[in-house]
Order: sequence, then structure tokens, then C-alpha cells
Amino acid sequence: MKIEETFIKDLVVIEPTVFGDERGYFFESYSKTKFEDLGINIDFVQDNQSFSKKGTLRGLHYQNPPFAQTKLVRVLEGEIIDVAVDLRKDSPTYGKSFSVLLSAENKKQLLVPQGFAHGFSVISETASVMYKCDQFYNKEAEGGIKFDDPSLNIDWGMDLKEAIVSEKDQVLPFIDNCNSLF
Ligand SMILES: Cc1cn([C@H]2C[C@H](O)[C@@H](COP(=O)(O)OP(=O)(O)O[C@H]3O[C@@H](C)C(=O)[C@@H](O)[C@H]3O)O2)c(=O)[nH]c1=O
Repeated sequence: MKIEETFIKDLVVIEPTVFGDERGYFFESYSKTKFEDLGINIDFVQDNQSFSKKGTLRGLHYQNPPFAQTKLVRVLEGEIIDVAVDLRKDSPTYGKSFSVLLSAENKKQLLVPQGFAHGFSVISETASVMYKCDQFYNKEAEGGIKFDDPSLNIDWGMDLKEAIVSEKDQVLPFIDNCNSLF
């Protein structure tokens, strides 16, 4: 298992050790002790899975404290551009975004800490995305930022006019007006 730092503190990409043989492959997608060896000590309590068609864009979402969530995101099928935006007011990278291609093929995982907004776009025909969370879903604590906020200028790898976006996500505020409490 390998950990890649990003330019944003605490936001890391994890690559598993994959064992291939004539049957196919095997890897540990999560191991509490191996993650602890990498300095990651998180108690995950909920696993989520979503399936989306090409052109779907979900996000950018977060839950405010005390219900903030760390998310460990991976792709079971397909390819996504996974995006995290730093919302920590005292962070030197506040308002900056990081994007990474996650796919069933590259098996990379993005560890999105508490204090970030998260979203992804689907660039393959379909994609199944799975993520672990260290806090339960709480509707009242939900917050979001509009995916096309010009101050974030995120490259979602698609024509945004064609993006498939939920009604809820179409009316989210830009970062300067969001209700983030981080
Ligand atoms: C996120 C979530 C949603 N739901 C319900 C609420 C709603 O009726 C339905 C669909 O919810 P949403 O439209 O919010 O799903 P979605 O837009 O996929 O929301 C997700 O987006 C990605 C980018 C994230 O980072 C996640 O944390 C989550 O916010 O599922 C739960 O029951 N539990 C959950 O944990």
C-alpha cells in the first residue's frame, strides 16, 4: 500500500498493493492496521455506493461539524474525476481544489478529510463509486457548493452544459456564500 501526498495538507491518494495471478487479482481495499501504519487512524462507520451514468456530476458536498465526515473514495467500475475542495478557514490552501482520476483499473483511493467539500464527475459509460465515511449521514448538517463556482474553476472533464446534476446540486451557493462551519 502506497500513500501519495498532495499539495493540500491531509489530503492523500492511496494505492493498494495488487496481487495478480491467472485468476485475476486480489487487493485489500481497506485494512485498519495497514492504514494506521501509514498514519491514518480513522473509525469508519458507514459505507456508501452510488451508480451513475456518463456525464453525471455529484457534489460538491460536505457535512458540517459535529457531523463532519472523512471519506475514503474508490471506484468499483468505470472512471471518475474525483474532486476535493479545502474549506478549512485557517488552511493556507483554503478554497483550493484537488482532482484525481479514480478508476476500477488504477484502484486509487482518495482520502478526503473532514473540512473538505467532495464531488465527482463520471467520464466512463457508467461508474459505481463506493466510499467509507467516519460519521453517519445527517441531512440537517448537509452543505454544498455549486460545481461551477468560477472561483474554484474546476475542470470536471466534460461539457458542463450537458452535465447530469441533481435538482439539489443545481441550486447550491458558491463558496463565498456557503454555510461551511470549518
Ligand atoms: C449521502 C446520503 C444520501 N442518502 C439519501 C438522501 C437522498 O434521498 C438520496 C440521494 O442523496 P444525494 O442526492 O445527496 O446523493 P449524492 O448526490 O450522491 O450525495 C453524495 O455525493 C457525494 C459527492 C458525496 O461526497 C457524498 O457524501 C454524498 O453527499 O439518498 C442517504 O440515505 N444516506 C446518505 O448517506
